[in-house]
Amino acid sequence: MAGVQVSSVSRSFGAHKALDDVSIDFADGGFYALLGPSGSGKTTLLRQIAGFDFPDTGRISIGGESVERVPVEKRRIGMVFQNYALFPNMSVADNVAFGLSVRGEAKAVIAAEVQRALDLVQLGKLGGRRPHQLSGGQRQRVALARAIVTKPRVLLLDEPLGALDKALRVDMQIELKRIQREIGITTIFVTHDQEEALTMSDRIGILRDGRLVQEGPPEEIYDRPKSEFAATFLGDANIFRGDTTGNGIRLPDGTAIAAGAGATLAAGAKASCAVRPERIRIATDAGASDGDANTLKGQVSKRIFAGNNSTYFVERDGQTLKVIVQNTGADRLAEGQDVVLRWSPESTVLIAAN
Ligand SMILES: Nc1ncnc2c1ncn2[C@@H]1O[C@H](COP(=O)(O)OP(=O)(O)OP(=O)(O)O)[C@@H](O)[C@H]1O
Repeated sequence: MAGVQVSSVSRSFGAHKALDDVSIDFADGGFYALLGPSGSGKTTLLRQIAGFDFPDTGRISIGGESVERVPVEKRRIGMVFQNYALFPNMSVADNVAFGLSVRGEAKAVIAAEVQRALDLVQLGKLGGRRPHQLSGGQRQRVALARAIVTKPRVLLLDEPLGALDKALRVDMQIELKRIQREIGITTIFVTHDQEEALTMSDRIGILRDGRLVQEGPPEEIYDRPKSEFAATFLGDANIFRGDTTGNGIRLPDGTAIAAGAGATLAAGAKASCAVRPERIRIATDAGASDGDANTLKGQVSKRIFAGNNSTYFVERDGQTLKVIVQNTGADRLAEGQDVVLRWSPESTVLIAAN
């Protein structure tokens, strides 16, 4: 096993900078998700780590060894892609055995290792089947077994669950996490799916236009986004813009919004505050505030019922705010109703204008 260090890596295609001075430390044994919009550089970064492509500048090391000029076959990396490309005319076991056979391992060793890998992905009894006799989820497990059978130092996964339907995808998320824990392999996982990134990974890196905009544990990125982009890309956020008051902002109409303790910016500059929709409480009266310092009045324009919760859209000074409320059986608010929104400074993240 090994950690991966990416230091100041840049890669351009013509005039386009696909990766722009990216540095990330992937800890040994960790599960890391790379998240970002289409074209942000996720696959390009994975390809640099795998050795399919080389950086223009910067360094990459695996297990402390510099690899930025080492070819893919010498990096001891396992990879799984969305289109996992199994050999259709080979049995499941032969597909999994492929990497070991190429290395010239003894037949008995190969058979034992293949069986162990298939057991790990819970396909121990299906080694004799052909890929077309398997479900999509089972084929994806074969691809995973094939990637780990050679005992790679790092596992790279590029949207491996993208082709699966929602229910199967959730099953495979749990399965993948279990396997990763069991073998303790450093795993770097590219996904479009923010929920997948939040639930599966120890750390998340968010890329935008080839730059790493924020990285850290899922809770930290969700609770303390450093930019409007991170706040709205990972989860939903209400963004208020105004002038900083030091530890909050003043909206154009003069209303003050206070941010949590420790948040300070030079007073007078432009800044934003981000508030998650589930952190805001909505009521029809302006009664006791329960110590919540932030209060705004608005009018419900729409309610979307989603079973266990409802989203209210609230109009306020030309801005539409989102509030998510658990459905507890309490009275629902009607469209057109005047409401008061309240939330605490601790639920408010102060973000410098960028
Ligand atoms: N071989 C290449 N030649 C030219 N441009 C490339 C090449 N590979 C990637 N790019 C460009 O680099 C940018 C980053 O691409 P990349 O595939 O890394 O994005 P991504 O974040 O993985 O996107 P997606 O989520 O759509 O897969 C894109 O603008 C892409 O068009």
